[in-house]
Amino acid sequence: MASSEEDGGAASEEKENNNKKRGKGTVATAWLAFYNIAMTAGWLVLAMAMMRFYMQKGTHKGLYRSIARTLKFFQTFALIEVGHCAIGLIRTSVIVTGVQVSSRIFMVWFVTNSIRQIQNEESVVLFLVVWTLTEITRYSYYTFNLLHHLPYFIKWARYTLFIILYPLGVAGELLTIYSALPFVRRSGMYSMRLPNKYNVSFDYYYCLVVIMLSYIPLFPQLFFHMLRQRRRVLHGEVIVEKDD
Ligand SMILES: CCCCCCCCCCCCC[C@@H](O)CC(=O)SCCNC(=O)CCNC(=O)[C@H](O)C(C)(C)COP(=O)(O)OP(=O)(O)OC[C@H]1O[C@@H](n2cnc3c(N)ncnc32)[C@H](O)[C@@H]1OP(=O)(O)O
Repeated sequence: MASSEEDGGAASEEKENNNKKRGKGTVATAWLAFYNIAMTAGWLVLAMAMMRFYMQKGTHKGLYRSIARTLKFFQTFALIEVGHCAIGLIRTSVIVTGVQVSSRIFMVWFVTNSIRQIQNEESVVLFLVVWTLTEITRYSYYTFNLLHHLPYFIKWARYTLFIILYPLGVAGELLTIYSALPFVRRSGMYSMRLPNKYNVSFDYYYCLVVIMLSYIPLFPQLFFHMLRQRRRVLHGEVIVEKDD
């Protein structure tokens, strides 16, 4: 017991020293703690709002509209994470975080929020539930980790649940974009046809098709990144990361 406490003490001292070496001072740690607590709370509020809606209405129809404002706020707020990486506050690739955050923001603003006709699709509920479970686990992991009081099951959940949740989330997102295609084609939304005064043509329908195809090379990169993180954190493997 004493030895595990000593080990814990030594580990947190080492982490503290590493943070100092990386220049993560008290102000930065306080900001990250505030950010992670706020995000955990935000996603918990979303989880409770979704459960309450379903229990009261007994259907998923209307669920997106009822939580849209909170979802847009907290998912957009996650853009700050790209800034955290860019200024070196956290040791994560700007590219990996940028792809993850921008794809989520795109899903929220330019797909689900823009196309009313798809908001009641089951696939929307699928990615909403998956994102919510993921983010409650992820932000609470960061918070407890920063406070040096990390329960093992949260650490395990952070680096294990994604094995199922990531493919499910991707399935929900792709099915949602797919169901949006006919409406986008019919309405011509966000598209510019020639001739126009800018002499530029843009077809949002094909843009969505390209985005769907881009999941093929990009999703495995994110998934394998998480598998590497899992091996490092849960099994203590030393991973040599390439700098951006
Ligand atoms: C404009 C149109 C773009 C269209 C692009 C289309 C392409 C789309 C392909 C992508 C598909 C994505 C689909 C996705 O949206 C579906 C889902 O998310 S489903 C749900 C399951 N998902 C997940 O589990 C992933 C969740 N996301 C993440 O985990 C991160 O965003 C990710 C960047 C992927 C990985 O995180 P990270 O590299 O940061 O790993 P770690 O969490 O292990 O952290 C590394 C170290 O940094 C410290 N850290 C990170 N963040 C914080 C923080 N906020 N506060 C404090 N510390 C932080 C962390 O503790 C680690 O430090 P240490 O090594 O010292 O322990």
